[in-house]
Amino acid sequence: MSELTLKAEKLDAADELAALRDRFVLDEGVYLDGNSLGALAAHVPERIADVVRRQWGELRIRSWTESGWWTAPERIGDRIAPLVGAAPGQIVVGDSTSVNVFKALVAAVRMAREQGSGGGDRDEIVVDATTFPTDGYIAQSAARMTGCALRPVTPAEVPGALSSRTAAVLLNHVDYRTGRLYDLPSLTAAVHAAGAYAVWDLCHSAGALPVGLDEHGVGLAVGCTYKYLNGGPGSPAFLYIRRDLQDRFDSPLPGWNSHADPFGMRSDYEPAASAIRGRVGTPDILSLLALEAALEVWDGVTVEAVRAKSLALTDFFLECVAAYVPAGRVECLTPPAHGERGSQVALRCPDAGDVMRRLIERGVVGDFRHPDVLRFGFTPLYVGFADVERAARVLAEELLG
Ligand SMILES: Cc1ncc(COP(=O)(O)O)c(C=O)c1O
Ligand SMILES: Nc1c(O)cccc1C(=O)C[C@H](N)C(=O)O
Repeated sequence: MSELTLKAEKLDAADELAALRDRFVLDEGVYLDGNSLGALAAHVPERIADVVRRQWGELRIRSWTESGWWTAPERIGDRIAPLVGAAPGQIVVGDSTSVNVFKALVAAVRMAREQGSGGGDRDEIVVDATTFPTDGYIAQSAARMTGCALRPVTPAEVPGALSSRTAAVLLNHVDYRTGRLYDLPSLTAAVHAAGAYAVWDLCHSAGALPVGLDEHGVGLAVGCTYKYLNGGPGSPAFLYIRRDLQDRFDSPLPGWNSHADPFGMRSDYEPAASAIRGRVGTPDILSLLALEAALEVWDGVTVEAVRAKSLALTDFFLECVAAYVPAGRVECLTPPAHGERGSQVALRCPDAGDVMRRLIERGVVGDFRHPDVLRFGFTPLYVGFADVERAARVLAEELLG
C-alpha cells in the first residue's frame, strides 16, 4: 500500500461525515461532478412517488393547501436559509438561476435609482467578465431594458470600476471554471459604499461553504439547487432578498404568485409584503418537493463541517496530483490559499477533452470545460479521501498514457 493510500484510509476513518455517503445512490466509481449535478439521495424516489401517487393522484387540487404545495417556495427557502447564513423569511425557491438573476438585477437597478439624491443618474451595470455565460447574457438584456451601460470587468477590477453611476454589480461567489472563491464581504461592502447593489450568484458556493448572507449585509443573491444541494436535474433556484429591502424589491416579473392577494384575482397589482414578491407563477411542485426531500440529508449537518472536509479533500487531491503527475503536465488554476478556494480543483492541460473522456470511461467522473480545463468537484457529503487518491492516480495514468 502506498503512503498516500494509507493516508487516505486514515483520513476516511477520522471523517465525521463519512457515513452520509450511504444516504446517496452511488456506484463504485468516483463522482467528482457534484458541482454540475449533485447525486440522488436514496430516499427521494419514494418521496416523489408519494407526491405523484397520493398528493397528485388522490388529493388532486386539495394538495395546494393540504399538502402544502402553495407555500413550498418559501418553506423550502427557509430550509436553505441556514446553509447560506440567512434568517428565515428572506428566500423563495422557484424558477431557474437565469430567471432569478434577471429579477434580482433589474430590481437592483430600480432600487439604486429610486434611493436618495442622484439615484436617477445611475446608468451602469458592472458584471463579472469571467462569469458563467448565462449571467453575462442576462446582464446584457437587463442593461438594455433599464437603459444602462454594461461594464464587464474582472472581479479584482470591481472596486476600481465603481462610481456614482453604478447601479448594480453582478458577481459570482466562486468562479465556475477555476474554482476561485471571491471575497464576498469586502466586495459587498465596496459596492454598497458606492451606493449600488450587489447581486451574488451562489451557484458554486451554496451547500459547499459558509456564505454568511445576513452577516455580510448582502442585499440580493441567487443560486441553484442541483449542485451541492442535490435537488435533482433542473431543480428550482433560490432568490434571497434581504428583509429590509423586501418592500423596495420591484420585480420585473410580477406574476400572480407574487401578489399580496393572489386569489383575489384583481386586475391591479399589489406586491406581497415579503420575499414572496420574488415569486412569479405556479411553482414547479414535483421538482420543488424533490428538492425539499433531498435537503433532509442536511439534518444535523453544518455547512462549516462540510467546508472543513471540502478543504481537506481539495488539499489532499492537490497533494496526490503533485505526487503522481509529472511536474509541468498540468497547470493548477485553483488558488492554493484556502480563503480563495471553492470546492473544486481545475487543472489545465492542452488535451483536457480527451483526458476527461478517458477518465470517465474508467469511472472517474469530472467535467471538461472549454477549451482546456479538467474540473473536479468535491462534494463532502458523499466523496471520501480514498476516492480522491484513486481519482488522482487514474488521472496520472491517463496523463502519462
Ligand atoms: C454560476 C452559474 N450561474 C448560473 C448557472 C445556470 O443557471 P440555470 O440554472 O438557469 O441554468 C450555472 C450553471 O449551470 C452556474 O454555474
Ligand atoms: N445546469 C447544467 C445543465 O442543465 C446541463 C449540464 C451542465 C449544467 C451545469 O450546471 C453546468 C455548471 N453550472 C457549470 O458550472 O459548468
